Amino acid sequence: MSEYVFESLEKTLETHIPGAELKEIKRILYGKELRKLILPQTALDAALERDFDLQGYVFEAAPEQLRAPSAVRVGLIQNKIILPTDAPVLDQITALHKRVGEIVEVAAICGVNVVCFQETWTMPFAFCTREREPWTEFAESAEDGFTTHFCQELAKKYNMVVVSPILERDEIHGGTLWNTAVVVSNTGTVLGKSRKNHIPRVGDFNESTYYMEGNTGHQVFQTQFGKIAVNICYGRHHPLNWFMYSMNGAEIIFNPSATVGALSEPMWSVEARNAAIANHCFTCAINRVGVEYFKNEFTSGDGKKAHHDFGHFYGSSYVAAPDGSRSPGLSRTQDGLLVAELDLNLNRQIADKWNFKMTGRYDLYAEELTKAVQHAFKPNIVKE
Ligand SMILES: NC(=O)NCCC(=O)O
Repeated sequence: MSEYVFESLEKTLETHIPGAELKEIKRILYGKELRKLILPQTALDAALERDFDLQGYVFEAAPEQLRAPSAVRVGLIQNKIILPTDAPVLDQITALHKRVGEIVEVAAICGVNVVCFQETWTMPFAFCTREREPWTEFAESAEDGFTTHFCQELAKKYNMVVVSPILERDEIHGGTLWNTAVVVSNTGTVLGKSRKNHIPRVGDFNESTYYMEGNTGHQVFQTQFGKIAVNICYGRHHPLNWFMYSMNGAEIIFNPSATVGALSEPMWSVEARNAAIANHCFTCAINRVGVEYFKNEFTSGDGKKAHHDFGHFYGSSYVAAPDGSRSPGLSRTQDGLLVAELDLNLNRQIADKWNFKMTGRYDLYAEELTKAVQHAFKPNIVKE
C-alpha cells in the first residue's frame, strides 16, 4: 500500500477488525468512546458535493451542581493548495480564500463557534525552497491584510472566532516576516496575534531562512467562547511551550501545522494529546494535506538527489481532551472539517482528579532552570 493512497488508520481498522475487538482497540487507542455529533443533513450534503471529509464528535463532562455545562464547538480545517505553485500569487491566495470560505460556510451550518485553519494557509509551504521570490509576496499585515479582512467578514457573517495562521509582514518593524496566527473575534475585531515561538531546523523545513522566533510570548485570548491560545506547528515538540499557554489560562490550544509523513507521523498522534493530558486542557492539531510541487528543485543537505516536492502532508487533524481521550483523525488524503463540541468543564474536573497543576513543582523547576541557562552552569551530577 503506497503512502499516498493510505486514507486513514481509522478506515483501515473499521474495514479489517471485527466489532468486539474494534471496540477494545479503539478504547485503548483513543480513550473513552466519544458520542458522534449529529450534523445537519445540509452540511453532510455540502461536504459530499464540495469533496471534503466532515466528521463531528462530542467531548462530554460530568454534570455539576454549581456550574452549567460550558459547551463550545470548534472547527478544524485541513486542505490542499488549489492552484499550481507557479500560478500568480494573488490567484493562489484568492483560490484558497474561496475553498476555505466554502468549508467555513459548512462549519457555520454545524454551529461552529471557533474555527482554526492550517499553518500559513494562504500559500504553499514553500520554505523548503529557500528562495525568496515569489514566496515573500504572500506575506500580509496581520492587522490590515487582504486575508485578515476576509476573515473579519467570515467572523461577522457567522458569529465565529477565526484563527488565521498566515505569513505576516510587519511594516512597523522594517517589513520583517513572521509566522503568525491572527485571532479575529466573532465581532470581526482583530483580537490579537500569536507568533510561532520555535522555528524548525529539520528536514526541508528551512523556515529559519525567512523569519525568526516569535516575540509575542504565550498570549491567551479571552473570546466569548472560552480562553484560546495558538501553539504553531513545531512548538508542539516543546512541552514547555504548551505549558506556558496553559499557565496563562488557555482552555483550548490550537496547533496549526504543516508536517510530512516521512518526518513526523509517528509523533503526530502523541504530542498534542500528551499536551492536553499534561495541561488539563483541550488541544486541536491541524495539518495540511497533499503534495506540493515546486518548479525549481532543492536539496535536503543529506547527499540525496535534488527534488521538487516536500513529500506528503498527511492531514489527520484531531482533537484531544484532558482525560486522554481523542477524536479520530480526519483523512490523510482529503480536505476536511472536524467539528468537535467540547464541554470546557472537563478541564477543571480532570485537574481536580489528577492534580497535575497542584503537584507540579514549578518553584523547583524555575529555580533549577534559572541556574541551567547560565553560562557557568554545572550539571547536578553526583559522582563516586
Ligand atoms: N511547519 C513546521 O514547523 N514543521 C516542522 C516539522 C514538524 O514539526 O513536524
